[in-house]
Amino acid sequence: MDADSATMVAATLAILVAFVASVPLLYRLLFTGAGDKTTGKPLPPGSFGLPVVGHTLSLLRALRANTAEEWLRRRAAAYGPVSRMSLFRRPTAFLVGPAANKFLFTSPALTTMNSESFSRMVGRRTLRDVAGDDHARVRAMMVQFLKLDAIKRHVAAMDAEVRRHLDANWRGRAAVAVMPSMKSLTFDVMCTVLFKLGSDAAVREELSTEFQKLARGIWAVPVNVPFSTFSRCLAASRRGRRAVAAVIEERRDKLRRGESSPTDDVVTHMLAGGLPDEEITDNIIFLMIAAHDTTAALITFLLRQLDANQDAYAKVLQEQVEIAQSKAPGEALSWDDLTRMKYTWAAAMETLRLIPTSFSILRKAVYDVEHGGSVIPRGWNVMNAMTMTHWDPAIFPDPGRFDPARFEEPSAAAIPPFSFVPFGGGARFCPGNEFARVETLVAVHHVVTRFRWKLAAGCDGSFSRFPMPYPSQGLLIDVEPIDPLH
Ligand code: HEM
Repeated sequence: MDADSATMVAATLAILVAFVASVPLLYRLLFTGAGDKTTGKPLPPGSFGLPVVGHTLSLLRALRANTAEEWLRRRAAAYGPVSRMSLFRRPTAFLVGPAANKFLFTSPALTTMNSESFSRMVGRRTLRDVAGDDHARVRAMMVQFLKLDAIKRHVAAMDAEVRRHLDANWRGRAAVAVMPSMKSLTFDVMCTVLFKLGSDAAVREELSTEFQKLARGIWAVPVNVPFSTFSRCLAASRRGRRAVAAVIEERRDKLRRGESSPTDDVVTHMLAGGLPDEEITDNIIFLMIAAHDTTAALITFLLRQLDANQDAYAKVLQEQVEIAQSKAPGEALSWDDLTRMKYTWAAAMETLRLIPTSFSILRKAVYDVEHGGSVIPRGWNVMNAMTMTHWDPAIFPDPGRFDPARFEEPSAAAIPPFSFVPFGGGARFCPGNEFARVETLVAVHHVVTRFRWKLAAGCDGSFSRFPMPYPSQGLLIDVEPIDPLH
């Protein structure tokens, strides 16, 4: 090695050593200031963990192993109801308790935020990307089709979809994987009821295929290199968007020719409301994401809970059989029938308490804001975890026990506000909750009155989170048809 090269190597080494030595300092400067200088309030207690990775890998591992609740509980026990951590390379305030849920859902200092993968797969102009008047306007367009009056009109259509699905996919089979089956059912219901896509339409098939792939991409690492999961999902997203664009075009033509009305379906309604095509596409894909996996998980995990709690199953069965026996052969369920399914819905709520489909809600601070004696600086992410209140023994005694009676009156009325939040809260409270309720009740009615079923041998009912809960083997059950009661 000549002198110049030696000098170069020495200089490079020196820079490297200086950089490595300064990482902790840089990290502290960037992420761990003492707090707010004007109010004197400290930052939330805790640590940011390892540089760069922070707590991300540790939490992801816990989610996969279904120990994330325990992981978070340990943090809350160590640092209290407001603490800091670093997730996905962002400083994050982790909040616990009903007051924290209220703050997260209602504080004007917090705004919704999407991961880069979500934005690349779904779009950057969804309902989640808008706030204030824009949010209210687009949300109203969706609510038009999700509010109770509209849902009541959809009961018969949902009933027909559920019967068709069970006849085609359950009857004649000895075993069924519930989660994939329910995903396909909820996708079909959504296409029929919200988008008015005929069951034979090729576009429905195409959308379903591409949609499954793009939904996987939302949780993929956003590295767009050839053959990566992300790039494959991105290609599916592009194809899915083209399919939605074709639907928009077809609906626009119909509207121009006077062959349709804005009340027909969500796409036509958004077109008539003047939303640009790009924004309609983003919102249609977002609605598909919001509507279908969540409800599929609820129905699947409700069946899991019923299998494990035969007393509750017997009560659900009795309620549903009584309704079935009051109907004429082949007669569809009506809204009145659904209002009689009180115990079944209480069992569904108890399922959402134990296994909420959304693990946590994320927001971002748009300005410095105080909560629980700490200051959360502008730009930080803020997150809760639903199970921190859902599993709190002070709110739900013996929280691990499956007890639908908690959601029957008078107990239900005594649940403190912001303690049970599976559908969120505040201005972003899930507008699809009634839709999910009707879909779940109709599906459970036909499953329990048309099939004897139990978990298949070897299926233990365990599950992981990705972060949506997903049961092992898709919750494989043995099924045996029984004669329809109506
Ligand atoms: C069991 C089923 C469901 C659960 C547990 C659920 C849960 C949630 C939660 C927790 C939020 C709030 C997210 C946040 O605050 O960041 C939300 C928002 C939303 N949900 Fe649902 N959801 C379900 C079904 C549905 C269905 C069936 C639809 C539509 C048909 C739907 C449409 C939406 C929409 C559009 C939003 C965004 C609201 C906004 O930002 O204003 N959801 N959902």
